[in-house]
Amino acid sequence: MTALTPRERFRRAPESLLLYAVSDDAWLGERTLASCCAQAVRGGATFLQLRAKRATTKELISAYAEIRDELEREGLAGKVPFVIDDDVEAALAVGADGVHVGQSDESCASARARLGEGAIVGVSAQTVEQALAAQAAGADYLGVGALFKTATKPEAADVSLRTLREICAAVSIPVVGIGGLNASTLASLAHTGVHGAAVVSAIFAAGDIVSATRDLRRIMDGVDLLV
Ligand SMILES: Cc1ncc(COP(=O)(O)OP(=O)(O)O)c(N)n1
Ligand SMILES: Cc1ncsc1CCOP(=O)(O)O
Repeated sequence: MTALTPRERFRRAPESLLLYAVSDDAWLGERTLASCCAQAVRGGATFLQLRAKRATTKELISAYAEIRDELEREGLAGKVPFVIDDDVEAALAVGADGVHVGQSDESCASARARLGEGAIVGVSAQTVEQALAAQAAGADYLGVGALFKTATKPEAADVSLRTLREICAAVSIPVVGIGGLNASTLASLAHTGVHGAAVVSAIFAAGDIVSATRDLRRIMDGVDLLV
């Protein structure tokens, strides 16, 4: 029997978007990015993305390998999908589960062509038109935001909860909200149609990442996502 590809696994379990941890090395202190990512998964994150805006492709390749090794050491390997932000080259080099691309990055169609049918390709969308185009180009899921102002990406365009609802209604692929999502704002995702929340600072800026992620996961387990 052949093993399922990351994309096939994801299609069978889109609920893996429930609490999507988007990593950031801005708040490491004495910690390593690999240990922070492992703590997020231990705390209940259901999806992981390596996002390091200042890193070169070579650095991303090393970081991905280090995180994968740490997950393995902690018995967490393969527990959640693990994709790379923006850099298709790095994703190809390490055999990542997939990639997440924004509107000004390599196109979804190109990422799909280079990574193949077995990889997960996520795309950022801020409008219904972008969402429909990404779906048509073969995206597996959409990241929609910024829903709330955030210091993590102050320049991110605002996306209203109303537009989020319209996007969820317009596409058949799953959607995660992103931007300013934390313990105080997660409840706003109720009844929008999203499959989950993508979170950077509320996980990676926390002093105790396991505990912060556990709290967010408990909240997400209780949010009624049905429309
Ligand atoms: C899940 C998810 N959604 C949206 C984004 C934003 O991606 P992008 O538009 O490429 O912006 P940067 O992350 O590169 O600043 C994301 N990374 N993940
Ligand atoms: C990458 C990205 N894209 C839109 S908002 C955002 C940052 C979200 O970070 P945070 O969860 O800390 O608000």
